[in-house]
Amino acid sequence: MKTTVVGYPRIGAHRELKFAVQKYFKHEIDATTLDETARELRRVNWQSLTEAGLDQIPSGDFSYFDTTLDTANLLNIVPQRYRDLNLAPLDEYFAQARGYQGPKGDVTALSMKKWFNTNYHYLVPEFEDTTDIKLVGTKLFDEFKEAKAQGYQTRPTIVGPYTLLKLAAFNGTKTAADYVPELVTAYTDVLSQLAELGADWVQLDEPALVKDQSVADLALFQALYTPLLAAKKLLKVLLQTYFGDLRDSYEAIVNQAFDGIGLDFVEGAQTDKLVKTNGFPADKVLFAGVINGKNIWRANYDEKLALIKSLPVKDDQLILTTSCSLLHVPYTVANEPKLAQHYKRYLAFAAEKLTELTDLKAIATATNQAELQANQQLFATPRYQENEAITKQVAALKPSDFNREPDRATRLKIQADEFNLPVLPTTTIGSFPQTREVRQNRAKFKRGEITREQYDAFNKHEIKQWIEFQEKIGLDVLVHGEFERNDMVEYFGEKLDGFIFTQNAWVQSYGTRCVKPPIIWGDVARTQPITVAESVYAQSLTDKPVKGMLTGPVTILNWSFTREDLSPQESTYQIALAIQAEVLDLERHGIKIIQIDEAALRENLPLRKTDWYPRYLDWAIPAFRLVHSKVQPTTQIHTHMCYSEFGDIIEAIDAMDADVISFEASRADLTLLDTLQEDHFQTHVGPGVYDIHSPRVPSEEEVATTIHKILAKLPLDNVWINPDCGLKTRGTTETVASLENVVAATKQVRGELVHEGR
Ligand SMILES: Nc1nc2c(c(=O)[nH]1)N[C@@H](CNc1ccc(C(=O)N[C@@H](CCC(=O)N[C@@H](CCC(=O)N[C@@H](CCC(=O)O)C(=O)O)C(=O)O)C(=O)O)cc1)CN2
Ligand code: MET
Ligand SMILES: [Zn+2]
Repeated sequence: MKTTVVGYPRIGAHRELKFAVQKYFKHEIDATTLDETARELRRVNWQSLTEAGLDQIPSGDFSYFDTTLDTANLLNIVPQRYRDLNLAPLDEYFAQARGYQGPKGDVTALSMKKWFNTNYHYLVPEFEDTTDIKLVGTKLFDEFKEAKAQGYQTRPTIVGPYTLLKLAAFNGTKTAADYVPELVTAYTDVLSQLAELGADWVQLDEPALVKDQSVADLALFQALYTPLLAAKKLLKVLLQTYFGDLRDSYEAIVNQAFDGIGLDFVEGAQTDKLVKTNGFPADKVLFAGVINGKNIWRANYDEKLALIKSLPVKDDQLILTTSCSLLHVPYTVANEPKLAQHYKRYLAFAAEKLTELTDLKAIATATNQAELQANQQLFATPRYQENEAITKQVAALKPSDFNREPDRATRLKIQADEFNLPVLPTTTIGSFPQTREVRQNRAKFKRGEITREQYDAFNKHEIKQWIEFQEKIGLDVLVHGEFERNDMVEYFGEKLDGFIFTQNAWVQSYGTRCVKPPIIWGDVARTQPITVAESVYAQSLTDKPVKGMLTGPVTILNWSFTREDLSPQESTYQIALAIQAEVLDLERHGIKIIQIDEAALRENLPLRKTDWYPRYLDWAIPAFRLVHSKVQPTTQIHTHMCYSEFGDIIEAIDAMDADVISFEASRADLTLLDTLQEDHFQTHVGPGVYDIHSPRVPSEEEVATTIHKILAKLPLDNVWINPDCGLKTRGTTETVASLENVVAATKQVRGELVHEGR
């Protein structure tokens, strides 16, 4: 029996990579200095994994931005518009990730999407008709050699060809199948080169296999792997899957010439059954993903050992591993000195999961009984105390609690009179730049260097300035800017009962952006107002409506580390009741428009369609309805979702029964508009008119063109104009310029409409 992990976090235990890359973006350091930071982080990771006692360790899981982009670029999949910039390789790479606007040209970034059902985002590889797939990159080999020079024999990992094709966008006339021969050659070359360098294993990540597989999908998989595996020589190939099970493809996959197969025994509901009913080939290695790579709780050793012992494989055929890459959890509990031991003993971040793996191996091979006893004791002690008032309240919910009256059409008429907004009302999604000053103000307050009054006074000053700016440029519905929030989920957690917090438990969300998810420890309850003071203050400064700004229950749940003893539905309903109380409090305080963000609603959708309604939408949509069901008809409820790939659940989105929804459409090419049109989407809608994840400023003409595209598909009276997400990650200058262009473009289009008599 051996141990390994699918992948390890790369941002650094104190986000060293994030800070270095951001400095590079600001031209404060050069590529060489950035490379030194990266090398050091890789060295530390390999050393930690080796010292923890793992038998195999990965390489290639490091990335400056995203490993899917790395894999695409390794294989020469770089759209022509980035090549035309003639930038240095690292800058061409970042241009794809973030867009480029400068002396060499002006291009938007690649589309960015959620990595399966996680809060990590990948960059969508773009295949053009002229794309010439071949092995051109060296990153994978360089990192293997770098490790080797330090004495570490690693297992290089890249995204496999099937998942690469399934995630890609095809911009020309060719389809996925057209690229198969070139891809097979390119991956064959990767394997040959790794073999030459002395690698004994390569890991190809194929999480796309856990989604519903059609006959055509499986044919594509075989078309890629049959020739690839036939061509491989000395190197052993690990097919690594995660985030689910292989119920549609298990037979086909175990019959292929892989040397190892990585299966997820945590999230893969049927993995155990598949392995036991179909068996596992004696000539392959089973990489058994038994340790949860997504959550932060200690594993129950008795349960894990029972599973390990029941697997139908010989001891030398078994490698214990994580259910997915540890990218999705923070580095180490050791960096949480302020957290009480009472909580900490239940937590296992990435480093602690390494110990769990080696413990399990040691116990299974019957030496380390002390570790087993300590773990048994931990699980024998009761952990939680029930908040009975809350659990009773959830149990007493009745159908009318989920239903807002009157119906939306009636409400929207009442609201039109109430607000008297112009056609194409303009607004933003909530946050304004979290500048260095805003973050430092909070850091100083947290360190006790300034008082609560000083902290609040600074934020009030920010609110005031930004309200003045919004009035000046002529936005119609204003926001306070969210300066008091570290993060839209962590902030709510801090104000609610039932959560605990970490100081350093950062997880990468995309590129240099990280989150520090709060931990749901017990039953959730609202004990104090959360957002009322800031909203009321902002509203006092203007006659225009200021939108209240809340995070919705599904998003709070999904971007927190959740309990294992309570169903997601139950937890979400607890949170929904807390947010409902906040909605009603805002309403009582004169806030007439309230946005309830459900940014993560789509991300949590089960990967298999058969699970969508019974396992998720049947409670997630009601949870949102519960939050706003009790407001007055005159109160306008907005919601917001990012990266909205929700063409196929559009009815469920409409059934949330919000009055207005804003979402991202610009970076996904506005194709969603067709669906909205065809399905007669009733919710009024603000499809974002520009991409806020890039520092690039959209011109007035560009925004006007986008508005025209929207009006070609949607009824004029239903459309709102807004950026596609909050502006917290943007700088002040680009934010001001972009919003001025958005308002100017809207006024331009309104003028044309008057002219046409509409
Ligand atoms: N949870 C969550 N998931 C999400 C999103 C989101 O907003 N939240 N948005 C979507 C995109 N993902 C995103 C994820 C993170 C960020 C983001 O801006 N993160 C910030 C951190 C935000 C934060 O928690 N800030 C804290 C801590 C900031 C900090 O680093 N402070 C310094 C000190 C201050 C300084 O000198 O800068 C320190 O502690 O060392 C605060 O403001 O209090 C970052 O990576 O930089 C944006 C988008 C999808 N998923
Ligand atoms: C990730 S969705 C963000 C919504 C939030 N209201 C903001 O503007 O930042
Ligand atoms: Zn968003």
